[in-house]
This record gives sequence, structure tokens and C-alpha cells, in this order.
Amino acid sequence: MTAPEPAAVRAGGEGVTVRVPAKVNVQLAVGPPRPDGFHDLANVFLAVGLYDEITVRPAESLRITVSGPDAALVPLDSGNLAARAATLLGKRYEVADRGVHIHIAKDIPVAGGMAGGSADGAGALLACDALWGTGASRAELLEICAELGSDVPFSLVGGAALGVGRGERLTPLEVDGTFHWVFALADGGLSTPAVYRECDRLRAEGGPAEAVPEPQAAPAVLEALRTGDAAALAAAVTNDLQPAAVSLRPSLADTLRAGTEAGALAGLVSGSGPTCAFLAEDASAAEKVARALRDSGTCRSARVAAGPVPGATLLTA
Ligand SMILES: C[C@](O)(CO)[C@H](O)COP(=O)(O)OP(=O)(O)OC[C@H]1O[C@@H](n2ccc(N)nc2=O)[C@H](O)[C@@H]1O
Ligand SMILES: Nc1ncnc2c1ncn2[C@@H]1O[C@H](COP(=O)(O)OP(=O)(O)OP(=O)(O)O)[C@@H](O)[C@H]1O
Repeated sequence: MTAPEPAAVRAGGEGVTVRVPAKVNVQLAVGPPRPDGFHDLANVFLAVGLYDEITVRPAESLRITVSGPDAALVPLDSGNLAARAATLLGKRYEVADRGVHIHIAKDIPVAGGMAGGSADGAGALLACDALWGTGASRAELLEICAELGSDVPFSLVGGAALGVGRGERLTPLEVDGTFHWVFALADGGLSTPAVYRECDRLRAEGGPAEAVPEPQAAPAVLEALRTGDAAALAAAVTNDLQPAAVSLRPSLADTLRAGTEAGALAGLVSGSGPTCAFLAEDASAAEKVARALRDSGTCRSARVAAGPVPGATLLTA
């Protein structure tokens, strides 16, 4: 598939900066567990305008620094997805001097179900690719993204897309216009594997795994995106992980109620949570819902963001 062209390049000194958006899942249909521990999905992604910025500069060895309100929650070791991305790319393309200082200016909530770590993986990959001039094709970069994590290819591509398989096999989706969202951020994250496990557990209580239907993209979701119809999208959004996220964090039910009572067209848990996403009619309705959520005491803070926006993008100074 083809991805949007990078809009611009920012190469301050010897450094390269890439900006990468967060995502919300407007549909997340989850199949039964596979033998490899993953679940087949029909995952309708929308990239939204909350961003991390990743800057890479040549250095003696691999080093990560992080700034931003959630910086203390981000691992600085080789488990950081940005570090893993740089290491994989450097090895695969036999880059001789692959020491690199990766700085992450973090604005996407950590462990919030908005693919913040995936954004940093895709951003570091694109930035190191530009720094090192590996000559990797877009298809090769997407392959490395899929190795890094199920959400990482979408962070590179952005816009709107249907992800199948683990969510890594993407088909771009047409969207007319812009959707306005409010994100209610929670204190503390939720572990993605734990939420998938809880989904399996809740389903096992309800019947045998064979009863779980094959995940399918909902025509109503695709049509609402295509026509830019917020009310129709609000009526169609679903997240199979939501009962599991609410089971692990029951207070999310209060957050979801507060957002819909404040006038949101729809509220749902974003991906594996605990961030809750609310769809609003327009930008001013989104501001109103955000204010009401902040006043409700049911979340740590509320942010507005619109989408679709492009995926990982090289920036100019
Ligand atoms: C919840 C979502 O964010 C929705 O977009 C994604 O499905 C999660 O994607 P991700 O964070 O990139 O996840 P990965 O790093 O690939 O996998 C982490 C863990 O999540 C679970 N996992 C993830 C994706 C998937 N299709 N099935 C799964 O069961 C597995 O336990 C896996 O070990
Ligand atoms: N660059 C990174 N930024 C944030 N977390 C990272 C990063 N690299 C690795 N992690 C680890 O990944 C965990 C999940 O963080 P992340 O912010 O990606 O969650 P998420 O938004 O819920 O992801 P997803 O929506 O893809 O499931 C963190 O608890 C952290 O230990």
C-alpha cells in the first residue's frame, strides 16, 4: 500500500525529527485467541492530532531520553519500542555507526490505549532511516513495523485504515472531512495483554470460544467514515475490548457516563484503555465535553483532538 508522503523535513544540525500521531480505534472486533497468543482483529484505526516527536542524532552508543508529563513512565532501556526500532533497522541494513541518541518529546498518554509506544517505534524507524540513508523501501519499513508490534504499521501510515490479522495488515480507508474527539485520560495505564486475557475470560464465562464470531469490519463504520457523518459514526462505533477494560477498571463506566451526559455523540474505551474517547458533533462541542469531563472528577484530564491526520512525518525546521 502507499502511505501519505512526508509533508516536510526538519534536520536541525545532524538531527532528524519525526512527528507521529496517536490513534483511536473506531471499531475493534476481536476473534478468539490464536495458537500464537494473538487475536485476529477487524481493527478500524483513525489517526488523531495528539503527537509524540522523536529526534535522532548520531552518538557513541544507543541512548534514549524522554521529556513530557508522562516521561517518568517510559522505559529507557532496550525494551523501549524506539530503541528496538533503531536496533532492528541498523542490524538489517548493516549500518556501521549505529550509535544514536533518540529523544522522545512525549505528549501521547503512556499505556493509554492510544498507541503511544507504537508511535515512538514508527517515528524512530523513520527518523533513523532518514539519518542513516538506508534506502529501505516503504514496504520494508512496514515489515519492520509489523515485527515491532501490531499497532506500529498504522502509526507509520496514519489517516484511517482497516487492520486485519493481528491488526498489522492494513488497507487505507477513505474519509471525507474531520471527526472531533475528546480523550479522557486516566491515572495509571492498563496492560494490553491483560485486557486481551480478560476479554477471553469474560467470553469463556459466556460460552465456548467457537461461539466468538469471525471479526468483520462493520459496513456502517466504513460508510460513516467515507461520508464524514459523525452521528452515523457515533451509532456504529464498537470496541470488543471495552467490557474487559471496564471489568479491570470499573471507574471507566463513570467516565463514559460523564462524557455522554455532557453531550458527546458516543463514548467508548480507546483500544485496550484506559483512555476513553468521545465523539463530538464539531470542534466547539468537543471543547464543551472536555470542560465537563475535567469538572466531573472522573478522569485525570481531557484533551481534544481531530482526525484523520497523516502518520509519521519528517519535519523541517
Ligand atoms: C489494543 C490495540 O491497541 C488495538 O489497536 C492493539 O491490538 C494492541 O497492539 P500492540 O500494543 O501493538 O500489541 P503487540 O505489542 O503486538 O502485542 C502485545 C500483546 O497484546 C496481545 N494482542 C495484541 C494484538 C492482537 N491482535 N492480539 C493480541 O492478543 C497479545 O497478548 C500480545 O502479546
Ligand atoms: N516509547 C515508549 N513509550 C511508551 N511506552 C513504551 C515505549 N516503549 C515501550 N513502552 C512500554 O509499553 C507499554 C505500553 O505503552 P503504550 O503507551 O504503547 O501503551 P498503549 O498506548 O496502551 O498501546 P496500544 O494502544 O498500542 O495497546 C508501557 O507501559 C511501556 O512499558
